[in-house]
Amino acid sequence: MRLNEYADSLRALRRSLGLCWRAAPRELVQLTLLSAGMGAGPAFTLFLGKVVIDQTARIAESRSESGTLHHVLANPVLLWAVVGFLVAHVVLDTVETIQGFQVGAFRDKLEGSTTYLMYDKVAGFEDIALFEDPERLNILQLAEQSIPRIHQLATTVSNLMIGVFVLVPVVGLSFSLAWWVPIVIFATAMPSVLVQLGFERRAWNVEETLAGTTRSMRIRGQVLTSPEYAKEIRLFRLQPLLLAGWRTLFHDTFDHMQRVRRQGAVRVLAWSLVSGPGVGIPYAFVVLLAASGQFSLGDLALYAGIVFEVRRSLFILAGNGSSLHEIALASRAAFRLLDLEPTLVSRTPALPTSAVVSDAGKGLVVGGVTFAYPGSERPVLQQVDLEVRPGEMLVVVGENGAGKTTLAKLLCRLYDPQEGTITWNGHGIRSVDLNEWRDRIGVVNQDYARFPATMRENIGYGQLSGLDDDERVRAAAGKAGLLPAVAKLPRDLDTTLSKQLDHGIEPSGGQWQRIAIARALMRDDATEILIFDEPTAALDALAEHDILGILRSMAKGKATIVISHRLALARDATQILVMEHGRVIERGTHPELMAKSGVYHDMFTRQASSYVGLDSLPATEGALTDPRRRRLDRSSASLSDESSCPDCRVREREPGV
Ligand SMILES: Nc1ncnc2c1ncn2[C@@H]1O[C@H](COP(=O)(O)OP(=O)(O)OP(=O)(O)O)[C@@H](O)[C@H]1O
Repeated sequence: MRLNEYADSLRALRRSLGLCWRAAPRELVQLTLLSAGMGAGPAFTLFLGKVVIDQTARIAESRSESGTLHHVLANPVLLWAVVGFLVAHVVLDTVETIQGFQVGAFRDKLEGSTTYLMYDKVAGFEDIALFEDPERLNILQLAEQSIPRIHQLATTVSNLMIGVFVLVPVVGLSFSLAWWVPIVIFATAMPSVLVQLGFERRAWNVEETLAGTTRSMRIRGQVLTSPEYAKEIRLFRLQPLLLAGWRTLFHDTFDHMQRVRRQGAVRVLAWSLVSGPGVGIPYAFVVLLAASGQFSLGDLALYAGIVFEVRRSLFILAGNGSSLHEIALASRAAFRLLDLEPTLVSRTPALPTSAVVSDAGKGLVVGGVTFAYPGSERPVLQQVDLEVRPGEMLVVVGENGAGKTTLAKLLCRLYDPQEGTITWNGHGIRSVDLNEWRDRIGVVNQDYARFPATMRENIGYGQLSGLDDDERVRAAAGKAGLLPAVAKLPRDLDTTLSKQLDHGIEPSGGQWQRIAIARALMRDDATEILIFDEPTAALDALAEHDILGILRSMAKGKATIVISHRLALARDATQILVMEHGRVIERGTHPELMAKSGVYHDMFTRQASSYVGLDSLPATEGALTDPRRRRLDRSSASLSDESSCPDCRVREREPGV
């Protein structure tokens, strides 16, 4: 188990170093050279220091009438050593400064390339399980946490190189003192290095275990700082509750980490007491040799310095080695994300255009579809069948949580069902190119995106080829009834729609909904299938009436699926599906379902009654004795008979309005 873990970390480390190399090869080579220079510095300056001390001692012993300065000037070895010593320090300072700049450049390049790699990977997921499945969300979060650690590789690698370049010459010199000196220093320093590595492993294990908690902490933080929650948080005075929740989670994670840190610190400290004698013994040995006259004062300074340099470089290596270990552990999460395979696979064959398909009239056929979300056993859809031919409109209704939006997600292939098939003109949608499939679909989602971008982009994203085509964007905006709003914008189509960006404005809820519709309209010519999931939920009654007209004209000739609680479009439907707990429990046209007096009948009459004040009335037969109810049901039964109640024409035709 432990071995596997180490092998895993080593693999991650190798890949991380590969990332470094690919991100900034030039900087890495330059850093190696600079580190070599910096690493050689201590041994070189210690040696020059020894020469200066020995020569100075010699002059001090033989001082005569001619004076000190004369002796110094007459000693070229001393002069060159002093000059070399000073130049070496200036050079080392310069190299250190340049090295700092290079580490910065290396880190920035590494940051750019790893972050891009992550974004690219996430963007490449064609399904949305990555954002909805807790297990995958944990991987995503740990990967995000690991990115700053991977960036530390820049400093760590550079420090390690310095450590190595310092260690090699000083170990060589310490061997010349006595063969056992480097061995004693190594042997006594090793335990604290290993303890440090063990601590990093435990700390990262805790972080992995706490990934779910840190995610909820982050989400709570986002709730407190994001504008979409700001109003309700203040109106319901939720701040203390949210803050308290955040603090509790923080203390939980902090306490966990602190326990591990405390244990780590005690062990590292205990073992560093062992490494003390490891330096003390060689140091005492050098002092004894100097006292016995076998070593000059210069040797004493040189070897004492070397003993401490060996220990210092070992600790540089140990400290950065443990950072490297931590980076290796953390970067496993990043590679787990990078290795994650999308569950949804796009096949290469192009989707044949309807014009060339023999089964062109078959349209969209869903057969026996059963689906459970990733990580859940519970089927959200069970044995769902439906058919929508070009020119037909299918309206899907049902209570909250019945599975309507999930069905729309499957039709857009944001997930694949576990059972059953979805075909378009006889072709299984899993066997064709995903992008081509999605290009055929125009969607207005229930939770449509509000891109922090310009009005032009918010509309033009619907068909990228038309993004810069002013006429097309305006035409889509016009059809969605947005032109009056666009005319009032300070920078016309180029106004940014986000209060959080400079000069941005915030459209109203209804305007955002029209923008989502305009986006779908951008690709109107290319689409063969339309999916409207609660397309008018944010609109006022008049606007809804207006938009329903647009949707009806968009739907002409296309296979259209409308998901809506409001039954305004139900009477336009070629077929209505009533869903409950993921199953289709009723299907038929509006008159058929009304005649059936089942769930749909109940929904329709209850909904209509709430618009004409019949809330308290039962929706079934008994109510037919009530004159108001009679009128309502008559209007439901004869839909085109607008003349029966001209004043309430809109209401009777569209009970959702
Ligand atoms: N990402 C998800 N992971 C797990 N379960 C989910 C996910 N999204 C939805 N569900 C569950 O699937 C069921 C169907 O949800 P869905 O959103 O499809 O219902 P709906 O009929 O569209 O509801 P509404 O009318 O409220 O929009 C619900 O029980 C919901 O909790």
